[in-house]
Amino acid sequence: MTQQPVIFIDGEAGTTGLGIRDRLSALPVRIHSVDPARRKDPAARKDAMAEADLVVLCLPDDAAREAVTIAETLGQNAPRILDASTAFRTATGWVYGFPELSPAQSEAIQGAPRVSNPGCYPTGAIALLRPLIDAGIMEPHYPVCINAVSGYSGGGRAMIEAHTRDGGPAFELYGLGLEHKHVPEIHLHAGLTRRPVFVPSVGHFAQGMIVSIPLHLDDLNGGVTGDDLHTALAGRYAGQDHVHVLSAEPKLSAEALAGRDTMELRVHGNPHSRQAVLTARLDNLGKGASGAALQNIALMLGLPQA
Ligand SMILES: NC(=O)C1=CN([C@@H]2O[C@H](COP(=O)(O)OP(=O)(O)OC[C@H]3O[C@@H](n4cnc5c(N)ncnc54)[C@H](OP(=O)(O)O)[C@@H]3O)[C@@H](O)[C@H]2O)C=CC1
Ligand SMILES: CC(=O)N[C@@H](CCC(=O)OP(=O)(O)O)C(=O)O
Repeated sequence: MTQQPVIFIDGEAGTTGLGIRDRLSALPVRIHSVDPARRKDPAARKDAMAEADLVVLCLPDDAAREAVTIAETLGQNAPRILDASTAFRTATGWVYGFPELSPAQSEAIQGAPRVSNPGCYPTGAIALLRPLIDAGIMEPHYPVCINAVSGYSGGGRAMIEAHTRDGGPAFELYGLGLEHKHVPEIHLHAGLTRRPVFVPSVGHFAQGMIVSIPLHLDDLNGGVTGDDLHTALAGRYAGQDHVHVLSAEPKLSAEALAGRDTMELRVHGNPHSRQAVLTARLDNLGKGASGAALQNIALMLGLPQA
């Protein structure tokens, strides 16, 4: 009997860690855990890393950086790492864990020692923008503006507690300093040369997300229509299990994919005004976090996709 690969989830008790743990029950792997009382103890975490083939970091950014430093002390025995935080998503030496990013990305993830799991908002924005830039339909310096709304679970344990215990605001814009931590990641991996404007918001619902990008069709190349944009996206994601390009809808609810690991992309075009809105709908905890992590874990360990 072949041995099952061993996974250590650093941050197993958090929102993303629990989501990954649940999903791993469908895969032939062994999970190595630390004593909960020592879960923040660097020595206990180092011992757990030494036992693991793959370490999945589900930690705040600083703790993720510290975890990588701990793993490095294992030298040649250092495990492979999948990081769910923002810390390494634009770092050199890390492969961006978005298998649908380009035709070569799955293979790059399979062999990589270090993979960064994409951010929830960037997953939607990059999925919409990158194919249009790669196809020459959108110039890389297009002045992109991205609006997005997330469920409160996107803010982790602290925001979940604030919304469930005290009742949070029904709807709130944030990141209005235009320095949200996801901007560099979208800028780089979408292939943009101009920094996008990103306006996130959070609503009083637990899970779900919509990322929307308004466009002036006359500012794109080739006199394109909304149907052309749909065709470009549909062609790029044909045959993908986790990304689906669907027809336009008159309205979209952000919660519709809660509990699912797929993402829906749409082009809502108006041929008279020559305008369009691109939308990506996903679960911030699914394709936006733990579901994407599962895709990457399966690729890195050569396991069947759950
Ligand atoms: N929630 C989401 O939608 C998404 C989150 N992510 C990312 O995943 C990471 C985790 O986020 P999330 O699960 O939401 O956050 P949570 O706050 O829910 O969980 C973080 C966990 O890490 C633990 N932790 C903190 N510091 C340390 C440490 N030094 N050593 C060991 N454990 C530690 C926390 O323990 P304690 O609570 O006791 O401090 C907690 O259990 C973040 O980087 C986040 O950006 C990524 C995509 C989406
Ligand atoms: C609603 C909310 O607060 N969302 C978080 C993003 C979710 C998250 O933690 O982002 P990652 O995908 O990079 O880990 C935020 O804006 O900081």
